[in-house]
Amino acid sequence: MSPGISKDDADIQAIVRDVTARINEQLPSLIRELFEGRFDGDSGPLQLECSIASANTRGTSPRRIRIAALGIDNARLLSSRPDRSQQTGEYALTQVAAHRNLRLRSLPTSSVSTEVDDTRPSKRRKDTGGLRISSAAHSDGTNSSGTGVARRLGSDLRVFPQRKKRASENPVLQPSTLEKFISGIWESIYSGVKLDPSEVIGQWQAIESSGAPRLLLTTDQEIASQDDTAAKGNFGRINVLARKISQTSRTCRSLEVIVQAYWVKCFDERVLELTETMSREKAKKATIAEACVDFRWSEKELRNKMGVWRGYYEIKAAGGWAALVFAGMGLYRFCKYRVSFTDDLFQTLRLLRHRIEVASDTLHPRWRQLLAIVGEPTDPKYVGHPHDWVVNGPQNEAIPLADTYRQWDENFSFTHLDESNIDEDAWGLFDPRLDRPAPPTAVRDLIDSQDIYTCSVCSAVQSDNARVNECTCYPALYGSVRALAPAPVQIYRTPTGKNNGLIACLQFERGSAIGEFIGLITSGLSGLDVMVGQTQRATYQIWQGRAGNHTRFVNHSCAPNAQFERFTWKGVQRVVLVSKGIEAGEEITVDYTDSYWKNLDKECLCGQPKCRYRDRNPQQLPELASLTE
Ligand SMILES: C[S@@+](CC[C@H](N)C(=O)[O-])C[C@H]1O[C@@H](n2cnc3c(N)ncnc32)[C@H](O)[C@@H]1O
Repeated sequence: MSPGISKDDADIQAIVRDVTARINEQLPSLIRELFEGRFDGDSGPLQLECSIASANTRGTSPRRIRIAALGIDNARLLSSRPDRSQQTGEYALTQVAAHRNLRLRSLPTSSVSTEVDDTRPSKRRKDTGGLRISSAAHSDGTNSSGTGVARRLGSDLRVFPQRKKRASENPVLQPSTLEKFISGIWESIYSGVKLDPSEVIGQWQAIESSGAPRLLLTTDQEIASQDDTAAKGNFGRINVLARKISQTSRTCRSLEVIVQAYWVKCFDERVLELTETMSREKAKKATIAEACVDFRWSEKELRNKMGVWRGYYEIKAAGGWAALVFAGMGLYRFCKYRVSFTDDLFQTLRLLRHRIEVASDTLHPRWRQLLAIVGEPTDPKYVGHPHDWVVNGPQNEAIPLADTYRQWDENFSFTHLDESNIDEDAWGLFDPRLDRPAPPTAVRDLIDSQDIYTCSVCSAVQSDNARVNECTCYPALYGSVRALAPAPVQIYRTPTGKNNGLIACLQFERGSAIGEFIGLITSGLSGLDVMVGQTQRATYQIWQGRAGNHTRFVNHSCAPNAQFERFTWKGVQRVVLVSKGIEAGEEITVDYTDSYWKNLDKECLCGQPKCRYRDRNPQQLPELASLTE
């Protein structure tokens, strides 16, 4: 949500954007039908009307509010109907307003009425964990002159998540074609798809000279030793083969669109070459004729294909090769019907270009090898961990993470962790997150081997083995195959002076996990930002200053869209960052709570209309603190 805009206003704006996008999509084809004569002069006067009607009428006639109506002079329409042979098939009537933050779905205001009012100072804000800082330089390098009294960013005790209302009570506008297209790119980047030319070669080599696929002939022992399948026998073998073939087919499809987009560039160059000796129109015709001979296609066939391929070329020109290669399954239809080929599409792709490249280069380090097929450079532009890069830097380029902290710490470095590390100096071999006394080793081995942990929330069995696990509280983090997948988030340069923040590439449903708060499990730190955790046996700190994961970069907002939750996985307490409903393109924020801000003379830059810590008078700070103790 933009600073200074209330939630109601933001919802209204989102609905307006979505409705506009839908009208933009559908109106051209309706107008085209008018031009094509499906409505003739005998249909009487035509009127284009826009109204809102209640869906749930319980047997009564629907309530309808007319918003606007436009009379269409069909005499003029008929006379202005162009010769069908001259129609280009492209009618972009209006453009959707450019928006940096794509919203895949916008909920009407009523649908968010179950939200807790986060702006009330309330005892409910008491928390279990805390991010504490003191007067010393912050771990993130950002400056503050705190008093050294602990401030904490809390994992919340509020009952959460509340279930979404049923669809019928909670009408949700469908995402526009453009939004679906963009989310298709992110989905394939963050999916298990592996784009690698060696996959294609591998499949051909895996066919025996007899013609039988080698994989189906492998023995059970061989296939089990490859550690590639959960199932035994033929089912396991066909699972692996089917997965590899999907992978191969996806790679081939990427090669195909690369070549077709490149073909358009070569076509244009050939036309230019011929215009030296003939008119442009003739040059184009001659080039098409040459291509028809080589393709062995009729001119009509070639022209149809060319329209689609030009779409690929335009997407590549605005969003780069990665945007084209990772476009989802809808790419062909998207380019064939061109309903969203507006300035908005190209502006959005230009803005996202480096973000898409950071994610694809770091998560799929070999994807650029595919470009070798047309002789384009194959070296990755962005190397390392996806979160070694901060997106939306100057000119929308990405900048190395360390550079964004240099002004505070010359030698800043950050290690990306998948799991928290225990600080042995503080805790020895003991994990203070164990939520009850550790059982004797023999019993622990039995628990581990039998997977008899049960979830304290849903009472289901918890196991790291996806076949045994029944707990689905946070499938993105624990107990499922997807638990290993990276979260679709990026570290980005905030435009409001908060240094870095975390941005969502895809929507996070309310109640879904964005990541575990991972760092060094320690104790006794002061002068640094830490999360405080507590079990029946110990109070510990999680410090993320120099090692951790993406949750390290979540900023505070007085109207947050996420919160920290305590959760126990296999007997070990975790702190999980949970969505309260986040749209693609939104900054992910939590409420650090009053205990964090109380003695901090820093201003909150969250920009929310009901911001609690803006324009603070340092003299009043103790008062503010006592309010919330
Ligand atoms: C956990 S870090 C968050 C990431 C941080 N922005 C960075 O660039 O590393 C917490 C620090 O971010 C800054 N911060 C977070 N939310 C803020 C807000 N709403 N207003 C001002 N500063 C904020 C403060 O400097 C705070 O100490």
